[in-house]
Amino acid sequence: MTTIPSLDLSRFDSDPEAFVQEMGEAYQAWGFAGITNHGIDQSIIVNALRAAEKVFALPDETKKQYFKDNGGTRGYTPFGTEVAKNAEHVDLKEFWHVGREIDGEPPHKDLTPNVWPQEVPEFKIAMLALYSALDNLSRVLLRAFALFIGEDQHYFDDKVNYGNSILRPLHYPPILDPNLPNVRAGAHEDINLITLLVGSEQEGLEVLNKKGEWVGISMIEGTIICNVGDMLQRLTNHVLPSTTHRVVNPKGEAGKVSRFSIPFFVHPNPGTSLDALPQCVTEDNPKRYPPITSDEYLMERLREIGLIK
Ligand SMILES: O=C(O)CCC(=O)C(=O)O
Ligand SMILES: [Fe+2]
Repeated sequence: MTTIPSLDLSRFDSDPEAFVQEMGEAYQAWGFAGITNHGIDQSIIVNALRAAEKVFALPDETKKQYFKDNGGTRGYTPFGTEVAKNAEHVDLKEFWHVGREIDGEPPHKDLTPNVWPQEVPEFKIAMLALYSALDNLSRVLLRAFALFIGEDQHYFDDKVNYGNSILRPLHYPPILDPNLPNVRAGAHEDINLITLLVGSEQEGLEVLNKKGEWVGISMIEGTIICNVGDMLQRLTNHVLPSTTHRVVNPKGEAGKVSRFSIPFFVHPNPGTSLDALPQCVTEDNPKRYPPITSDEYLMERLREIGLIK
């Protein structure tokens, strides 16, 4: 196989056992797959993308009003803030973080209020619609992952319902200066349980395969990319691996335009144990890490990428 596998999610209904097996094998080999027939209407994705483009097109001074001293957890983060672990350069990107909306009193302190741009009122509506669609899709995918690792299909249900999952519309500006490094987002692994990625209409995302080669991922309209993050890797003692990926500048004219994409990072509820599941620890795959909770782990990782001090 020369690029990441594609999984038809409608088969989880029609032939669940075969689907779970295929899915598990795909993720063991790649850590990434394209999900088709996921049930999310393309208009929800397009509306979110168009609203994000409008927000990033606002003047810098306007956007910076929405850059809060909150470790970037909600609202806008300008260029040059985030650095991939061990990278030499800051990433060439700006982004906006949207969190879970709760009616009434939030169940824990991480669920802070969202920050919305006054200038583009449709941004809030479009982002909340996409947040809710991806949150629901992530529950379905986690049911299949749970079955693959030998748990009840509802294993994750009460571990992600109040998680501080984050929707991150991202803008990588055109690269016009030939002296700038060719990497828009440095090589990294995602910290969270799983990531769903929508929207990018431009090339540039690459994953590192098992042979150590960078493989480009073409975005096909209607396909949502889903990858395993470090928290699920840790919980499964690497049975489900988290795969290194990066975003490079496409060659030629394609690099001279902006790139927009919207990842959704699925986080567990605070206090969720990421200690390896017993069935994932074997003689051939001995336990790799000491126990840790999801919030302790997140703090450790956010410090490494410069989002908190
Ligand atoms: O822009 C993309 O396509 C991927 C972004 C990404 O990997 C991330 O933000 O973690
Ligand atoms: Fe990523």
